[in-house]
Amino acid sequence: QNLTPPVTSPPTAPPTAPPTVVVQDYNQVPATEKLVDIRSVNLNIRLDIRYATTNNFLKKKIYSVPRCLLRSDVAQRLSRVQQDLEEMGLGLKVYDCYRPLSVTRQMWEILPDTRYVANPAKGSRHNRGAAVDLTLVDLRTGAELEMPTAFDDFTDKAARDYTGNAPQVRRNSDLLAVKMKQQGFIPLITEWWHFDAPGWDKYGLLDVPLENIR
Ligand SMILES: C[C@@H](N)C(=O)N[C@H](C)C(=O)O
Ligand SMILES: [Zn+2]
Repeated sequence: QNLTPPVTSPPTAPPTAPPTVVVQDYNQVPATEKLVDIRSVNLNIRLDIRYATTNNFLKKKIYSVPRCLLRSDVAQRLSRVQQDLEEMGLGLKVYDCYRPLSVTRQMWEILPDTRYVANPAKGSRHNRGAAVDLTLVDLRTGAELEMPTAFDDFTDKAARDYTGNAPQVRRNSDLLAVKMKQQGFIPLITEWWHFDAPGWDKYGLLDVPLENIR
């Protein structure tokens, strides 16, 4: 008869979610965590800031200025992706960077689906200045490389594990993901264009309009 008591592992604490801190006063943000304009870091990254136009799923111009603002560390990482791609004759075109929390609330009213829009109760990594929506372009002509869908096409076809793409389309979206991952970015499974920056959880949620960031 075996009298050895069964080995039980100690109960593990549930994973703790990062605190949902909304920074009320941008002046209180430490200098090292301020948002920077990508144009002050790398002038070769192209911009097509869709929420500053009516060419977006809200069919409304949400931003008054077409700016790509990111935490400094995130902007530096993105710049390194651009430099890396340039060696292949390619570059980045950015659709969205920092996004105020109130804009995420507007999006959630239209599309309350966490596959495609972050729940504003938790906030988006865009609200932390630590996520970016983007695609690849030909460095010389600026022409977009063919990707699985258009930006913000909220269907299964936009998912990274969608298997129905033509081989070249698959290669293009995989190349974007590989180059972003090499600089630490984390791809979102449901949207080929969205990447979170490592350490996004150390930044608070912001609700400052883009035009107010100096
Ligand atoms: C709305 C879309 N462009 C996007 O960024 N979705 C993710 C999930 C987000 O809202 O953070
Ligand atoms: Zn995004």
